[in-house]
Amino acid sequence: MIDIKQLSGGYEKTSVIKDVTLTIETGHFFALIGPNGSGKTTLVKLITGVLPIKKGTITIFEKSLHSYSALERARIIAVLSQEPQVEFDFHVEEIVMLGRYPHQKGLLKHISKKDRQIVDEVMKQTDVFQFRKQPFKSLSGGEKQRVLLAKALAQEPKILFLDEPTNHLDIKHTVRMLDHLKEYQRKHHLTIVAILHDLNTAALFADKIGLLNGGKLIETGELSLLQNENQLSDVYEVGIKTNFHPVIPKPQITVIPNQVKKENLGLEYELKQTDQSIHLTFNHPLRTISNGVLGEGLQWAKNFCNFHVKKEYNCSNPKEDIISWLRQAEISEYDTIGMMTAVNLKDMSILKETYEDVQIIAVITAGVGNAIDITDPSTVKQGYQIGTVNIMVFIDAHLTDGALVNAVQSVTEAKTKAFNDLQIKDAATCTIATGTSTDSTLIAATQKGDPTPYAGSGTVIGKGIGMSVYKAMIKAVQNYEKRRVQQL
Ligand SMILES: Nc1ncnc2c1ncn2[C@@H]1O[C@H](COP(=O)(O)OP(=O)(O)OP(=O)(O)O)[C@@H](O)[C@H]1O
Repeated sequence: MIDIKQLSGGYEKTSVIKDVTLTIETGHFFALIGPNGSGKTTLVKLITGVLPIKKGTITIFEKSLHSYSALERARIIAVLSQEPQVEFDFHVEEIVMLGRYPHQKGLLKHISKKDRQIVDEVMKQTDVFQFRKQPFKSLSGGEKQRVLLAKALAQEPKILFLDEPTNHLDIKHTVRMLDHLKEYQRKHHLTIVAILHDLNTAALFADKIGLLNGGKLIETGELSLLQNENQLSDVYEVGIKTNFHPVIPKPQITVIPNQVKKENLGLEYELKQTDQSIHLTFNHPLRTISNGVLGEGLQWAKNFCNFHVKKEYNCSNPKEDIISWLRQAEISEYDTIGMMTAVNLKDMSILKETYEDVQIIAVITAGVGNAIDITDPSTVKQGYQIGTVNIMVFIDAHLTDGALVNAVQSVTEAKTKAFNDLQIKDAATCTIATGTSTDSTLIAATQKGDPTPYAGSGTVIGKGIGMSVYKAMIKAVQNYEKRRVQQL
């Protein structure tokens, strides 16, 4: 355990670190974050005894830092610093072996079999084994960094201090290095104190975080500290928005550049309609939430496509099919929401309405052949069948993520009301259907103006969505039914 109490210190003329009290638990990965010049390196230099303390105490494993001899300290502490590295005129293997020095015995510091084993092992872990016979000087910046980490690990420290350890590393080596360090941490109960500029790296790998600013420890604690947008924005003096990693439950941080363009927002679009597809293109990306075959979840998109397929379409890989059709039409799949329907696209219904200055456009194709009452347990159908209600709603407003979910709810309520009023029934149960088996919904917002957090039925936007979707649904189903009757 590292126990720091009321620590002040730094350089001869300036005491950079001011009254820092901090406990770092044994076996933790502690990330020290803070803007340039906030005192991170100075604090690490004080803890590792490189700089003298002016006030306060540092206790390491219940012993005052200053009661350790230099050799004792080297046996428990290793440092990978950011200082410009001396251009050692040694081979890689010799440099890594220097890490074993504090553990070697006698005046001549004999290299043992164990020393060789450990050096080989850490060189493999840091992916520098292949360079072991090469001169250190001949390596790239990232390769040198990995060799110096290998040297620090060869020291078998109990506490490892890292100053921007991933500075020169590419993404593969950054993740590899930190994964290895985490494994080391767990296996050897190693304490890691790392200065990290990349807050997302800190979020992925650290157990605890300390935020420094102006030489003071602003806050220390759990990863949730990285979700405090206001505090991070104040300290780093930049707009910050936090969210979650899409795969693992860790926060991720994004910065908002000042030059975000707000002009030309609005619902201007171009519509191309053929028998095969409906394609709406906007001149700027809209914030979207959808369960479309392509572009699901929260995204940004400029292109919105609804593709016609035959009723007997083989649904084994609909996403791949949509991508291939988009490529044929020279539309980028990366900013497109794609849906599919067996409905004749001429039956599409488009409705443009304005509710208290907010323009809303609803674009709907509705086939109700697979209508289902979701509340009846006897009607679970396996597989994917085309015969669907595809609803796209475009809103000229700024919706938060929560409001986008609200908007999906408003669409669903309006759709179900339309099913009810049109008396569309589940063929199996003869009860009123609530939707069809494969409905898709899209909400796309221009993000113009101030953010609005709600879009449910108690709001102008929610009501607007409800009324537009209801009216467009009725029209789309009527178009569909009329064609069906004509075809009989
Ligand atoms: N040798 C020195 N003598 C005097 N002042 C120094 C010295 N080294 C650093 N400082 C000052 O101490 C303050 C903190 O520097 P430090 O290097 O600890 O910050 P940091 O948080 O690690 O910054 P960065 O993120 O830029 O690496 C800065 O204002 C810096 O100018």
